[in-house]
Amino acid sequence: MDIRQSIHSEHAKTLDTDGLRREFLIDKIFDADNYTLTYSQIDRIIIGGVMPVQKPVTIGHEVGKQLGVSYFLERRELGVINIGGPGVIEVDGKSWEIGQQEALYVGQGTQSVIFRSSDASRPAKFYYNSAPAHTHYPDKKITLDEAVKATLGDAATSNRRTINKFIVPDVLPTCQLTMGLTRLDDGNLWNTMPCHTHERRMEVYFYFDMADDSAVFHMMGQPQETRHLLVHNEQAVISPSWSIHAGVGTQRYTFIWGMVGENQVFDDMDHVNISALR
Ligand SMILES: O=C(O)C(=O)C[C@H](O)C(=O)CO
Ligand SMILES: [Zn+2]
Repeated sequence: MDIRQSIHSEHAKTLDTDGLRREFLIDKIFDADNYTLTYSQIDRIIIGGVMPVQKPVTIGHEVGKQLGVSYFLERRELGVINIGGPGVIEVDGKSWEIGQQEALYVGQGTQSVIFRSSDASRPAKFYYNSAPAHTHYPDKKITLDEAVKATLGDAATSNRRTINKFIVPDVLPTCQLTMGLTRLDDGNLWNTMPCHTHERRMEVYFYFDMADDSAVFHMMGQPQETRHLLVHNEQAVISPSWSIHAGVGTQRYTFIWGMVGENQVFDDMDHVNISALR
């Protein structure tokens, strides 16, 4: 388990490139026939990927032990979005077929979650976020069609994109987790600009669908103390409440955002004028 401590903005602004990457970047989300797990002490979100190829993979009881409980989801909820080939997630004996860009919500109290790929030559890649949860809400599969859509931006400002809100209150109830997938239109490079912070939630961005020779310059930091992280394909960035989160790619890309914290109001953002950024 990779544990990341909470971090004060006054400390973060003193860090060099390596220090920023150590605190905020998750550089490997997928590992064949295994799962990855990063535990952030910020709102206690867990971030990771599950990539079954030749065999099923489960986030097993050893993780429960590390969390001080009997099993992983004893006091947690789970959101999963598949960015790979078709797969199956077996939740306490019930099988859910989850195709590319489909999501599954798994409620608190679930004892067994087993991930499988349907075709080893095109393995599923299950990206997940998990958050502390106080009650069980029903498991639910969400297709891309069922996600709530918002198309924003303009080709003239290179930020035409569609936000697909998969795990949000308009689609299903959860304790605190929200997740979605934002796809940039061809030729568009900027996400989330003008940018925002949200004092009442933290967020994680997971970038994928990127060419090998491309990168995203992910903008972070307080609005008047910005820094950047160079992010490559299938890497994620932890964004504390005090940090902006936005990015510009050398080519188009897609990303998954996930949030936990005080509320689930998507628009509860503290917007920052571009002219105020430093
Ligand atoms: O492109 C965007 O704009 C986003 O996807 C914004 C994220 O959803 C976000 O930061 C929500 O707080
Ligand atoms: Zn945000």
